[in-house]
Amino acid sequence: MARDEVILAIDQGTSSTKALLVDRHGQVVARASEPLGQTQPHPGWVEQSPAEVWAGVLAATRRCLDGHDPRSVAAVGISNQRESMVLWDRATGEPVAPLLGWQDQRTAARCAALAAEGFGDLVREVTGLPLDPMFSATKGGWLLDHADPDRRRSGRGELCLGTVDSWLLSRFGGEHVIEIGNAARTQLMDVRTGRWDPRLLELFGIPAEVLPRIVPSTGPFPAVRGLPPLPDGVPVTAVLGDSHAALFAHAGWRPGRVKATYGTGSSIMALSPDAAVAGTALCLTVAWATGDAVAHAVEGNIRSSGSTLRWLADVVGRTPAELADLAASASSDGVHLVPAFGGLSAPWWDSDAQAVLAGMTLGTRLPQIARAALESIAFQVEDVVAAAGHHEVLLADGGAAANPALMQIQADVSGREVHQSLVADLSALGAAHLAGLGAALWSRAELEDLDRTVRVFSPRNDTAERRRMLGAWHQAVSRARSSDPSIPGGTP
Ligand SMILES: O=P(O)(O)OC[C@H](O)CO
Repeated sequence: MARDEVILAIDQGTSSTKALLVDRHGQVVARASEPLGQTQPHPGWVEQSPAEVWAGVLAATRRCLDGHDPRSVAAVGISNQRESMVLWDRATGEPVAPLLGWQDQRTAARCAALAAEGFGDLVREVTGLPLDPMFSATKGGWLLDHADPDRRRSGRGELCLGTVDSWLLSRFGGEHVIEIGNAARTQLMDVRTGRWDPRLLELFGIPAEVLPRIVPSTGPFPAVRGLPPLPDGVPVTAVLGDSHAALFAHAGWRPGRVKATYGTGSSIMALSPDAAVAGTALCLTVAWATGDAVAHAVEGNIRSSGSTLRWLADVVGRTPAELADLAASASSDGVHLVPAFGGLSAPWWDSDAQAVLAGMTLGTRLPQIARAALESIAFQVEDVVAAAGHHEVLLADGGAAANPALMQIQADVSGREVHQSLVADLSALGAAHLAGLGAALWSRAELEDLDRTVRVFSPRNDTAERRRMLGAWHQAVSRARSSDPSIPGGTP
């Protein structure tokens, strides 16, 4: 392998597509980003254009490689937004419907009906996931109901259904495939066997003929074709869901580590060596598979973290950065904001919970509320981290993780070290790290030493103080929660 060879990593996310060139030391030598739009044609619906998704990949790749020799790219790694669904015509490769985004809630009633019919336990047992419109299965059913109601074309294999990784790989031609971690988030795969489950395909109305073949995160995938200025034939040696890729970039396989990505919402994920789920509070998923070696993970998603500050900033006519500054030096003075906008997800799974601002007095001012908003991010993350088992180190990345005040609050409420990543774009980097292994740019041992610079935040309080803080937070959470006794989850 020549010393100047690089990996091209593509991170196809919800709001943008990023492309990175990563050298053999794990250093990013070029990056480009292309924004991606979405539409909400009805309340709760979230759509994107599959063609625009692909155009963003083309544009980001071209700009990233500007000034670099495309022949130096040894391999491509892809990370992608998960759960979103695309339906296309196998013969023409043209989409037959918009992409249904992972935030799309149009199948909420369908999920509720299936739960009422008693299918929740089967779905959770087989897939490790709660019945929820976020996952792909009901989205796939909805797309087929509209494009092929009698499933005649589907049964003849004329249509292809896939997640975003499948869609991007289909642009290269070749076999219809899906990476196993992405497949694990469709709610159609048996999370323990790594195969489509026939009972679930029937339940969700998805003929097997429309589905891709499930392959490990290391492939084999179709090689690059039609992604200029890359020459055709460059191998794709890694594909990962974005949250999984971030865990890989953190070297999350080391024991005692759990990662949190602080974005619009937050994703908390840790490897689960025994593939055990923590009750019903978290999801079980496949983190990645390298060849036959499958690594399972537990994951919890929080709907509102960075978006809580954005919401408050809009309400009070400030910017999120101004609020973060106010919050950094303030005390919440007993004020709690429980941002249950649209309910609470992990670990509570209470879709009827309502957002609550609690503990105010006549002396409460904006700094206290801003502080409560910031603390709500850390408290929610800690609730999921606690449900994920015993971990000494919390690995932090994502936009809001750049805020040192939040990282210190996180260490204080968690009672564990927080390692704030000082390296950006971890999802793309994770895909690059795995792709570089496949391309022999580095060995397994060298992978351990790639750049993962962190700033460490240690807890500054004692156990009693931490318990008091968490107790007060959980009181506020109980005010936000609905009284529906059938809610799964319970105390983390
Ligand atoms: O593209 P992001 O960063 O919003 O991530 C989307 C997640 O994969 C959804 O599960």
